[in-house]
Amino acid sequence: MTIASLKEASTATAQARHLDLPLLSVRNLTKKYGQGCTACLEGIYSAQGGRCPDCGTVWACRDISFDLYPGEILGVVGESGSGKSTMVKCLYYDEETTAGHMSIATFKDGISNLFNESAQQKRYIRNHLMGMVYQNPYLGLRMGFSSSGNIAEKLIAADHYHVGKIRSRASELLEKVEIPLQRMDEPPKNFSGGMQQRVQISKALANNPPLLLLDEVTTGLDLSVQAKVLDLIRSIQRELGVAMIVVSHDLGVIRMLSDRTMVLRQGQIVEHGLTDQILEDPQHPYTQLLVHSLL
Ligand SMILES: Nc1ncnc2c1ncn2[C@@H]1O[C@H](COP(=O)(O)OP(=O)(O)OP(=O)(O)O)[C@@H](O)[C@H]1O
Repeated sequence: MTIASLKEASTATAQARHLDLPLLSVRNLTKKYGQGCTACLEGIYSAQGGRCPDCGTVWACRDISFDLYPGEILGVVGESGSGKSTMVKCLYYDEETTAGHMSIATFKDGISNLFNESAQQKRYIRNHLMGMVYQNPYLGLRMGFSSSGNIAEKLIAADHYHVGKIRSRASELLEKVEIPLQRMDEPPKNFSGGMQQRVQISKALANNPPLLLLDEVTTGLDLSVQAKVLDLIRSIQRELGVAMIVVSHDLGVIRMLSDRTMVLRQGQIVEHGLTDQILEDPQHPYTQLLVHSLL
C-alpha cells in the first residue's frame, strides 16, 4: 500500500472515529514566560511575535483547545516561534503550564485535570499513557546507555523488573523499528540520525501508550531517511492504533501523516480542520501564506 492510500484509508477511519469519545481533551492551554501586565493578562495588547510590547511577557501558547480521538493523527503546524514545541512540552510536563485543562479518557474516567495532578501521578501519566519523541535525540535518549538499556529504563519506570521480559520486549520493539538486533547493545551515539530517531520511537512505545507526541522528528534528516521514518510512524499508527500529535513546520510532513491539522500563530490557533481541507482550501490568510509558500 502506498503512503497516499494508507493516508486515505486512515482519514476515512478518522472521520468515523469522531463518533467516539476523545482520548485527549485540551482546553484553554496557556503558557506564558514572564509575569504579564494588566494589558496582556486581559488580552488587550497588540502581540508582536506573541510578546507583549509593554512588559515583554511571551505568550508562547494562549487558550489552545482541541480534542484528539483514539488512533488519530493530529498535525500541528506553524512558523518558528508559533508555540508548537511549547504546547507539546506542556502536554508531556516538560514545561509547567500557566493555565488550562487536560484530560485523558482512560485516566480517572477522563474527569481529572491532568495539569493539576501530583508529581507522582504525572510520572505515571508520562510513563504509561504518553510517549515523546524529540527533534533532538539527545533529549529523548541516554546516548551512553545501550539501545536496549534505553528501552529498559522506560519499562522499569513503569514497574517492569523481570530481566528476561525486559530483554524480549526491547528486542521486539527494536525489531519493529528495524534496528538490527545484533546492534541492540550498542549505544545510540554510535548510530546515524535516522537510527537514533527510530530508537527514540521504540523507547516511546515501550509501555504501549495510547498517545505519542512527536516534535519535529524528521527535521534535519536527509530526505530518504525522512521518508523512512515517516513511513515507520504511519505503519505504527496503523498497526498499534496509537493516537499521535505530530508537530512540524513542514507542511509536506503534515500532509503525509495527519488526519486533522491545527495551525498555530503567535501561540494561538488560527485554523483547525481536516488536513486535506486545510491544504486545499485554507481559510485564514496566515494559513494561505503557509500553504502557498509550499507550492
Ligand atoms: N524558556 C523560555 N523563556 C522565554 N521564552 C521562551 C522560552 N521557551 C520558548 N519561549 C518563547 O515561546 C515562543 C514559542 O516558542 P516554541 O519553541 O514553542 O515555538 P515553535 O513553534 O516550536 O518554534 P520552532 O519551530 O522554532 O521550534 C517563542 O517566542 C519562544 O521564544
